Amino acid sequence: MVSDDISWIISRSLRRVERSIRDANALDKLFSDKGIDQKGVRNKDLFGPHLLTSPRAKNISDAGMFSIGVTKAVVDRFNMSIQAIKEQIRGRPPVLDHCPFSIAPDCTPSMMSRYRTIDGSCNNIFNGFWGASFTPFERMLPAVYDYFDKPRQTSVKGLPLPLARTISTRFHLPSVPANLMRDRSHMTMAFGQFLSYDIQRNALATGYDGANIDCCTDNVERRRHNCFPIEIPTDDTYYSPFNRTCMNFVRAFPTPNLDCYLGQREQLNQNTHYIDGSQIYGSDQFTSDSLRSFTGGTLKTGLDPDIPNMLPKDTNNSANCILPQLISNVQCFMAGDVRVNEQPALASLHTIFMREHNRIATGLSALNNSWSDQVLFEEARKIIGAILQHITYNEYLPEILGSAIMYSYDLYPRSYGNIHGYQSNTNPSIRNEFATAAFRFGHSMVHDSLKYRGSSLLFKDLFNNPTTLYHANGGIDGIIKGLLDWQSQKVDERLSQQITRNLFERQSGFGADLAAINIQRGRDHGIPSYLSMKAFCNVSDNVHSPSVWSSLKGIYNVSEDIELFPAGVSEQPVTGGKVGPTFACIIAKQFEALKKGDRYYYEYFGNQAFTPKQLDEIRKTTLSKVICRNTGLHTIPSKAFRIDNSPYLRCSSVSDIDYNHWKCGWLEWELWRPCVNFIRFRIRTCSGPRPCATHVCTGNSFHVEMCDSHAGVDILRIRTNIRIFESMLKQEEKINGTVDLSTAQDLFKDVIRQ
Ligand code: HEM
Ligand SMILES: [Ca+2]
Repeated sequence: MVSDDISWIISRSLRRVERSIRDANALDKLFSDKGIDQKGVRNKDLFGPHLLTSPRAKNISDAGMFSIGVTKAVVDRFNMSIQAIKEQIRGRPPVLDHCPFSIAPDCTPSMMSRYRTIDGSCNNIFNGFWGASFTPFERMLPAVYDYFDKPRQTSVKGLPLPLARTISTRFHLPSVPANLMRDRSHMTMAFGQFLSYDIQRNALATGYDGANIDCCTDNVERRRHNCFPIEIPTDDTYYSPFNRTCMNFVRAFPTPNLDCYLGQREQLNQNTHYIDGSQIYGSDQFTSDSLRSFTGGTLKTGLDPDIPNMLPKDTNNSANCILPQLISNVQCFMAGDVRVNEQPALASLHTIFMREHNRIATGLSALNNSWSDQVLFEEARKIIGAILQHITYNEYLPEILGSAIMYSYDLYPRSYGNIHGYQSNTNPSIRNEFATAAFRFGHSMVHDSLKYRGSSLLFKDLFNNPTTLYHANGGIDGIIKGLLDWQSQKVDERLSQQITRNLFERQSGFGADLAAINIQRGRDHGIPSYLSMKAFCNVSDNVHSPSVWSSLKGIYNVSEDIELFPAGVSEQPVTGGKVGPTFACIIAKQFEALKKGDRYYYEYFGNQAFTPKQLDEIRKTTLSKVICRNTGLHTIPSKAFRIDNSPYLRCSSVSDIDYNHWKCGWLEWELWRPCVNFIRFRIRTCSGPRPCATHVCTGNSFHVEMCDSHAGVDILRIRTNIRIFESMLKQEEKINGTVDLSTAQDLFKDVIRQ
């Protein structure tokens, strides 16, 4: 009987995994002692900001190893599916003593809270871990690894898959000017990356004490368990002259499932999965606190008087940026996501949203001087989260998916009022197929260079290099203007050589290839094949041009082996959108889950809700307006993602958010409504009491007067001053004059109906 043997199998495999973790750690230490693995960047090969993995992920990865080890032992022994075994042993305590997810967060305080937690926990009251930082990616389909959790390297026919670098050189040809997207700005690329770093940050394996693992050392032991180097063929026309046969690549740390029980190898998202501005504020309390000034609800800014209002500086250069030796004040920046310095367009968007936060906090404090730093910070953060969601669902996604898909997944925001729609049984978490393939479509939109103050700067000179942003006359403005003035590359199989040869390059010939990395990452994560995902999405045949499909077939030989990133990115786009139908389906499903599964989605009713008037203000926001409000630019396109025919926006005419709708207590009276049936009235609304400190008011208040109307002109007949509180005439506060209340109410009802 399975359950009789199982305890023994489990305890034996736990001991075995313990031993292998000890051995692996010892090996990591040895490599670090020998100086092979080093903290910080070296001049060769790929050591970009994606490798700045948090130490917390390392601890979770040990639990991941236990979960995988036990599962493997049990499945091997009983030759049953994981699900069948789970059913046999239901009710037993979890395998892992040190499961990172065994103690569910206490969600009682969050039930009534207006604000998201910093780490995303308790957004879902019943599943407090859903969408929280440091939890696993979900999947659309089960993972497909080689033997158990080994990266997929074998064709369905048993032969080795083509090398990732070979697929890159043969299929992901260099993008050329003729491939430019006619109608989408380079800002579409930049915002896509900014959004993507809000919702996902994979945890790439690190070595001893956080050192970068070098999987390309000549040492015979180079294939450590987290190494999965990208082999460079000897006939590689670009890399071979530099004698390179290996591109560094480490696997993502494993994590157990949320139930910490038996399961496949899963990967960890270090950021909150929700669209909540975590790239600005951080995904854990420590990071968030380190970014705040703790006065007036604002975030810290750099202290350089020559270039004010920049992000705070990373004075220790913990992100290993390239800093000019001679100019001492040029440093990289700190933000809620460590990848902020990857390239200046990303850092510029970070800066603009940090400024927008500080502007909003200041605007709110001017109106509510009793609000503490904490309330101001949280209210401003709540508004920024809403603005990011509004730009995403209202402006960005329609440009990528087209309107038919937006409608069919109910992704468009409404134009007024709050909506119902939260589904507590929807898991919002980022799906592995989305993070590892579909949303990387943006890599194909990357141009060779950024346009900057009249010149073009190649990306290879911009990676991890903040110098352009330190321009006294607006480095940020220069980069942003360039993004608005220039097109993106088309979403297709072609990628810029700046990222397929020169990614994070510090020495000629020693850059990395992002197309190969995407493919290799898909294998590392066990991403199902393209045809499986296409079938999952019910996509019909012929979504590639014949030449593209035959090129894929020629490279892979077996259609079932064709992988999701190359085949997905090269599909012909859906009507009105920029990605093909399989990626569109994966992206739409993900953003549907991020909307339905986010209790704090900005349009929803509930304890956390914005008032309809506040929502009006948020819905007026566009990316262009945010840019206008936070740069020195004068005239920019009104649609930041469009490059053709977008009318221009004069920044001086862009109004600020009307903070009156965030004022505690009664808002201003609205205008008198016309006189009807000898009655006229006006309304004011209470914007409190939350987050106001005291209970100042509730609902609406009506002010009713008797009136007469002659030739369309309203004249006052009797001043009555009837004020009726608590929505719709339930209770009367004060009556002056001669009208008795029941008569007024009767008449007033008629007025309301008109
Ligand atoms: C110059 C621009 C960009 C550079 C240099 C860049 C670079 C990278 C690198 C090095 C990785 C890690 C790859 C790995 O090890 O698996 C990555 C991941 C990713 N990139 Fe980009 N990228 C850029 C633009 C974009 C854009 C425009 C998008 C989307 C519209 C995007 C979406 C993603 C996503 C979704 C991931 C996976 C993130 C994760 O799970 O941690 N990137 N990118
Ligand atoms: Ca987030």
